[in-house]
Amino acid sequence: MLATRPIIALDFPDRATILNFLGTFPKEEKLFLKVGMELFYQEGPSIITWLKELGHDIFLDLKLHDIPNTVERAMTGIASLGVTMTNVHASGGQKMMRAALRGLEKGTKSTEQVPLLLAVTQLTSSTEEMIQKEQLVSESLLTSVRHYADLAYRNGLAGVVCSALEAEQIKKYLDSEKFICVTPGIRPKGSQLGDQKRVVTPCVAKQLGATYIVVGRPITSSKTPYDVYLTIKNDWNGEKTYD
Ligand SMILES: O=C(O)c1cc(=O)[nH]c(=O)n1[C@@H]1O[C@H](COP(=O)(O)O)[C@@H](O)[C@H]1O
Repeated sequence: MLATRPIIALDFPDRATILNFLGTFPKEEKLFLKVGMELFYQEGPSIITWLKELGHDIFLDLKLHDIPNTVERAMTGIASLGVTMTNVHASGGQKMMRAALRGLEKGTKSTEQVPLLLAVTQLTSSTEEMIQKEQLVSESLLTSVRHYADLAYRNGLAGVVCSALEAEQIKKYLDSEKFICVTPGIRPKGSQLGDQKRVVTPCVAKQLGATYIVVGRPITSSKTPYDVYLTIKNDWNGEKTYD
């Protein structure tokens, strides 16, 4: 399975800004949108209903990380929103991951699909040095990411959020082509890194085995978001490169 649409990270504060942003796209263009903490905490669940009514698919990225009971109950509520995918932090542990799945199953209407559950491994804003010094991880970053992917896989999750730099290794390690690697930290050649550390271009992400790419600022900060979106989409689908 390989997604053709890049997921756009809608890191905006409110509905008005989104209306403006989406107004630069043709109405018929159905998008895969990521709603994260900034937007969800300010607009609440109704933002999901609204975006779905416009025909878009939603990745609700709230990165839950709490005790299993709390995560299970929160996921039951999330499932009732009818999103396509959502996530937890793998570092919350196996019991928490299983509780998250149970919550999603409980909250999904019988006529709908259970949202895909992903585990965030190591944030793409982290480096080898940071995880060693700040989290006291004694293994390499790749080993840590692979380990979290293995836990997610063994506990029935659909996939992970990781850098595309690790996608190939994860799939090899798990011996599973189906396991989903959703990869943020995507930067077209020449665009600003911001706080991202483990970055690749859309085209390289594909070569490395990413299943989905997530792109925010290169599109959302652009004066011509739709053009940038199409260029990234073409690069990801192998129709064009930046050279
Ligand atoms: O779970 C995520 O989506 C996520 C995980 C991660 O490791 N790194 C990461 O950047 N993200 C999200 O992906 C998006 C990347 O945005 P840009 O850096 O603007 O392209 C942001 O909304 C982040 O919250």
